[in-house]
Amino acid sequence: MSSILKRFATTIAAINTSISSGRGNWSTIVLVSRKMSYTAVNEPMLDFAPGSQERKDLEKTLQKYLGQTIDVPIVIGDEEIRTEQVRKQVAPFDHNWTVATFYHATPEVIKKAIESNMKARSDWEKRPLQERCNIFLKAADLISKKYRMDLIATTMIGQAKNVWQAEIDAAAELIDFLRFDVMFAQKTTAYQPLSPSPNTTLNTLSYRGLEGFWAAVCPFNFTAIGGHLPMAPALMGNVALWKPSDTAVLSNYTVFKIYREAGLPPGVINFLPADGPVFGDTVLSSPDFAGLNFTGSVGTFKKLWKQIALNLDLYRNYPRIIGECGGKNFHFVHPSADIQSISTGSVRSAFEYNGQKCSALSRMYVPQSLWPELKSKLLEIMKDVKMGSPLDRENFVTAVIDDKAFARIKNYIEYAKSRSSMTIICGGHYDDSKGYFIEPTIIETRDPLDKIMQEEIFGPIFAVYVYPDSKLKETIKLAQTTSPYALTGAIYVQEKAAKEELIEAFRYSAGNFYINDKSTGSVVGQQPFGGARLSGTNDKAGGPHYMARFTSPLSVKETFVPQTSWRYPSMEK
Ligand SMILES: NC(=O)c1ccc[n+]([C@@H]2O[C@H](COP(=O)([O-])OP(=O)(O)OC[C@H]3O[C@@H](n4cnc5c(N)ncnc54)[C@H](O)[C@@H]3O)[C@@H](O)[C@H]2O)c1
Ligand SMILES: N[C@@H](CCC=O)C(=O)O
Repeated sequence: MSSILKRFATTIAAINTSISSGRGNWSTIVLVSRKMSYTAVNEPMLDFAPGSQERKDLEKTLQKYLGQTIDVPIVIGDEEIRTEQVRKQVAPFDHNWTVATFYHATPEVIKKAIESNMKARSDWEKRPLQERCNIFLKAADLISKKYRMDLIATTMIGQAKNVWQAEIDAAAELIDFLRFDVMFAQKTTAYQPLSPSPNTTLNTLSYRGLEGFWAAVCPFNFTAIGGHLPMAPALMGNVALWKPSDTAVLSNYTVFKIYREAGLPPGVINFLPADGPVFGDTVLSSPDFAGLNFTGSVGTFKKLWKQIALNLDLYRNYPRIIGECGGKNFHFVHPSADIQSISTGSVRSAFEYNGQKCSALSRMYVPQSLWPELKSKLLEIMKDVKMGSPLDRENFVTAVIDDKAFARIKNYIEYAKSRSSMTIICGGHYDDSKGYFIEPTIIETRDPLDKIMQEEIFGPIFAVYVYPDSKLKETIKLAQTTSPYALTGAIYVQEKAAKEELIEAFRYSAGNFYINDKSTGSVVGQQPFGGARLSGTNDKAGGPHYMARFTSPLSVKETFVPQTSWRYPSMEK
């Protein structure tokens, strides 16, 4: 064997040794990732039909939590911490019931969590990707079987989701995020550059985690998003601080414990309930801050982005910023549309989980020719829509998340009542004596530019603008330009030519676009989710490009042949 080939063989042998030892250097990670090929499929949904085993299991699990208050600590490494800043998470449908007490981290505690992250980083980052994948695949299995009912129950009582919505979110979507992220992490790291003459030169890409920690700042409305925001960076070899929303602490803590049981080492993700601005100010002033994985409102995201910009000179790296925010999602109805689909799709989109999905229908454009029939269909459906506790299977609508949301949504209803340009055709009542209940409300507005057509309400309200059929083109333009958001949108249309025209017209009005289907209900792996314009950075969580945001690749060229001349061939005589 020539000396060059010997050297190449020695390199490969060294790599293989480190693979079999389960630990590795950058080359190990490169080669192991090439070997992996996990294929994710969507988690089947349980339907909780009367008499089903899952219904019995859930009833039993709910009994464990009913009337109870769970104590949720801050967790840094292996240490549980309880500060003097005690907070409560109440059941939104019964605010006398404190479902969890938890503790806000002080700036000192947050700094300690960053130190713990940074200690855990080096070991975690060097572990083979397969090892990290196995931990999160195990977590998916634990959620699918052993802890499914606990996650559904804590999401039902803490965030007021009915069983169907809790199953979609806390079980199916979270499991899908875990499994699809694993598949996409493997695909992302499978790419290796060309080595046209491998006997003389080997080119490799090593997929490193970022040199610092990620801040995962989570919303209340999806347990799956809470679990996903810190997990995705961790899977790619990063460490993260998990800041749950105050109104989703119980379910998020349940997920955190599952990750630890699945084998996540201490300190890789630290669980850190905290006051938003205290958390933001502390983490964004650390030189080790490397990335923000945020989902929440535009106001919070803009504030954080500006703060990062102001602190830029502090940081070791340019921080990565991912933010998925709100929407003012539309259904645009063409005169050729199928009325039955629009009415069922609109009720579901606007009112499932009380309009507290970022994708919820919030404004609808309907031609005059269809409105009388559509309106009567909508009102007919609404007669059957029940509101109440999520623990009662009959209820489609439950309570909104907290007193602040209740006050904000109520103000929109009062505003609509006060405008001569608006008519409330359904709902319009509210009551917070026991829980934060807002009746599902449909408003007809004659002013298409009113704030009710522009601002995110994030509650069970949608507004309808009825346009003259002769003004179709003008109304399309209006719908495109009325709101600064571009999250989800749907067109309802049967005519082929009109469909093409509408698709083209709304090309930049949504990140998730639906044709003859409602604006909610994206499924991981089927409709990668995220919005443009003010709705976010559109990194498509759960999609094939997301994992690339969490790696800082190292490109390595190794040459096995001694270089003997500094001259270019063109210089030779
Ligand atoms: N596009 C998406 O994928 C998506 C998904 C879910 C929710 N959302 C959006 O999220 C919003 C609802 O969630 P929310 O009410 O929890 O949002 P929010 O902006 O009020 O809070 C989000 C998180 O930010 C934290 N926070 C607030 N101020 C902070 C600060 N100064 N520094 C650091 N953290 C801070 C909060 O405590 C919370 O954990 C809606 O606008 C909804 O459309 C978007
Ligand atoms: N994935 C969800 C939206 C998540 C935001 O709240 C949907 O498509 O309805």
